[in-house]
Amino acid sequence: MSTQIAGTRVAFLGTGTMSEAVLSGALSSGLAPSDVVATVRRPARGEELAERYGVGTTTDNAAAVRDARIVVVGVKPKDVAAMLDAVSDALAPDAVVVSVAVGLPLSLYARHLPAGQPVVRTMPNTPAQVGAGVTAVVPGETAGEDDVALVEALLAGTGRTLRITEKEIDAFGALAGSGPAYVFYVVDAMAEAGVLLGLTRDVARSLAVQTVLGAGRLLDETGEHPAILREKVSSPGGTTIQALKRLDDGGVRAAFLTALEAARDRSRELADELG
Ligand SMILES: NC(=O)C1=CN([C@@H]2O[C@H](COP(=O)(O)OP(=O)(O)OC[C@H]3O[C@@H](n4cnc5c(N)ncnc54)[C@H](O)[C@@H]3O)[C@@H](O)[C@H]2O)C=CC1
Ligand SMILES: O=C(O)[C@@H]1CCC=N1
Repeated sequence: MSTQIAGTRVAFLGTGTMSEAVLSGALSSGLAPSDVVATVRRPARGEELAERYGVGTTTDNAAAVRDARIVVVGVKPKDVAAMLDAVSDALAPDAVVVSVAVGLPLSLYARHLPAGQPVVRTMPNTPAQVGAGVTAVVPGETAGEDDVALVEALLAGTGRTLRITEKEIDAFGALAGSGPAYVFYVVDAMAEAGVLLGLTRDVARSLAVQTVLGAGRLLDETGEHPAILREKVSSPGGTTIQALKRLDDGGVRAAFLTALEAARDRSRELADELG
């Protein structure tokens, strides 16, 4: 039987955008709100999370980890080491520390945690909030198969998970971790173009959103290569090929290649600066 998350106590340390998305997805797959404590810097943010999800909240990170079997560290990369130092003495020896931070290697966690503390490095993305995310899972050397399965059970309601090696995670982050931002950028640009053509803002935005949603589902459900699906839309002598030519003239494909390289390189820089 697959590992279930129900009954597991989970602490989220620093509950901003990404941790809230993971929390929201996890609650939909059996994690009980009463088993969750989410830490915040501002009490008003705690009240917001308590009202929205029914979880416990606190500003005391060390107190939050005391009974936790899973501890998700959701602060910005520059704040991770200080957070680990603050909670390290309060962790149960079997608590699995889950990293979501871009760039930071497992070795940083090992340096700031008690010897043997299980750690799992992940790279989620924000569609986790609606159960449509994809998360990379890299088991640390100290994490047993039970620990990794438990983290995967936590992530089950957030979408898909994929075990990869630590060498691959910077590329994964550049594509899937940051990827939703590229799609939102394209949707915004398409909607603006619709306004240029005379549509109202509301109509233009809803057409752009529905088109991206539909195209994503078509890709997923048919399993067809995107180039084939693109060909099926661009009829010879038709309209779409005219638009695609302008995208090529504008260097959009090449820009994607250099954009992902830049995101990947920034993860490596963060590892050099902070790791
Ligand atoms: N936003 C995204 O799409 C993704 C983010 N990540 C990673 O997730 C992590 C968090 O990023 P975001 O959620 O975007 O940032 P965020 O700024 O929204 O969340 C960080 C939260 O931590 C809180 N915090 C900071 N210090 C704290 C402390 N001492 N005690 C309690 N709370 C504290 C902040 O108040 C904030 O709410 C980063 O390490 C990032 O690399 C990974 C994949 C995607
Ligand atoms: O931009 C960032 O640093 C984070 C990591 C991946 C997505 N957002």
